[in-house]
Amino acid sequence: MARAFLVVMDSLGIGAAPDAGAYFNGDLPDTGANTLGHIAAACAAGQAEEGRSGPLRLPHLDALGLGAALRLASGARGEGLDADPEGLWGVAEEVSRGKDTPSGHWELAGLPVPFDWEYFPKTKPCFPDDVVAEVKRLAGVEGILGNEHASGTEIIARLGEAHQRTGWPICYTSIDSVFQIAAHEETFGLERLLKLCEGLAPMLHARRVGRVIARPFVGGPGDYRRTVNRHDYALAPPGPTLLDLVQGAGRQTYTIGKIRDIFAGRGVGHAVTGADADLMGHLAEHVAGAEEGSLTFANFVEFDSLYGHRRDVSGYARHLEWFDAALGPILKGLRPDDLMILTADHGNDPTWPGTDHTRERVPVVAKGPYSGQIGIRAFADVGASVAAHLGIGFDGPGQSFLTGNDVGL
Ligand SMILES: O=P(O)(O)O[C@H]1O[C@H](CO)[C@@H](O)[C@H]1O
Ligand SMILES: [Mn+2]
Ligand SMILES: [Mn+2]
Repeated sequence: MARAFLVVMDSLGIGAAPDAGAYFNGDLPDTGANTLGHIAAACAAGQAEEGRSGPLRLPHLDALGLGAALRLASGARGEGLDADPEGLWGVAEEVSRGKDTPSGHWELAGLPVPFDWEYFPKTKPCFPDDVVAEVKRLAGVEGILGNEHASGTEIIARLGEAHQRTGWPICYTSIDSVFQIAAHEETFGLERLLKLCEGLAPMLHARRVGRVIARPFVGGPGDYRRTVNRHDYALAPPGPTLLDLVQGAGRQTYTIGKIRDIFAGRGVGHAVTGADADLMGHLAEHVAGAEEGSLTFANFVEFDSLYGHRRDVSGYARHLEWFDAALGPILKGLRPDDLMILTADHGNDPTWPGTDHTRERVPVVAKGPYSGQIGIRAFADVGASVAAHLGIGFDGPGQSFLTGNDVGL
């Protein structure tokens, strides 16, 4: 029986989406953003030399069709990404209005988001009084710090010391529908932070704020570092997704990384989390041992969280090259009737102003018993194709792109 592996390279956009003009980083529209294209260009120009050097080298992803997808999506050549695709390859576009992680993943899993998320205004303070009061009540503190739009690493560098002195949690948001709480793992306490976020989540979910995110950190003044104990308390998907469908068909569903949080645990049979390096080990183990007929759904978040939001071009390129090198042996371990699709949930161009996601098209490249170009598709077609590969009927909005290609099963 066939198995499926759906792997999200978080934020690896390949060129502005047609509706990018309606999305912003600060005052600048996302028109012209191109996460992969601009990284490749910076590498070729010798402008991404920290911890790596020269043109971007992604031989495994490029052989599957990554460079071809970049050219199709944006017209950008992608210096160093010139292979003739061996796999099934193409591009996907999002219809959900948010350019955030849950919107992207739900839609990839066959569920476009049918509503608008609630966002916080770009004022300071930005949070309503009753929400602040609830944070104080749950945490048993007299006040909160932050209460503004901020980048997570910048705000802990700025307010970490005051947080340790007062014991007040640092609360901030972004252009996404999120309420983030940063607190020191030792002086505030990790368990206490997680309980605070869990307790606050229902109030915010009721207002369509997508996620409450615990952002624990360690260290001292001048050297605060976030840890891998981040936890997202996400609104549950408003309808069935690919995970529910596969589980409902009596198949095993495995998730790797943030996927369990993004789907609020719905349809998740078995889950592992950790840093991307650990997740790659888990992906290799799943390719070696996942049950026949199963779905493995993975998210590699560090492209986005460590490099995209931080506007770190060298770091993003380095992580791509690490990912590609580690993926090589994993691709070789796939069985003849397995399908592995690699894609992304939105963009996060590290050469772009601001620190927020960018509204982009994403690549869809696959290894399996199919090949050929699938053109520019909808995100939901990814979920429909996975279901089709597994032989499970799916009446969601997507159309499988496997039909019409060289089906070797
Ligand atoms: O700056 P940090 O804390 O990494 O926040 C980023 O992470 C959030 C959730 O993915 C996004 O909304 C973005 O603002
Ligand atoms: Mn994301
Ligand atoms: Mn992000």
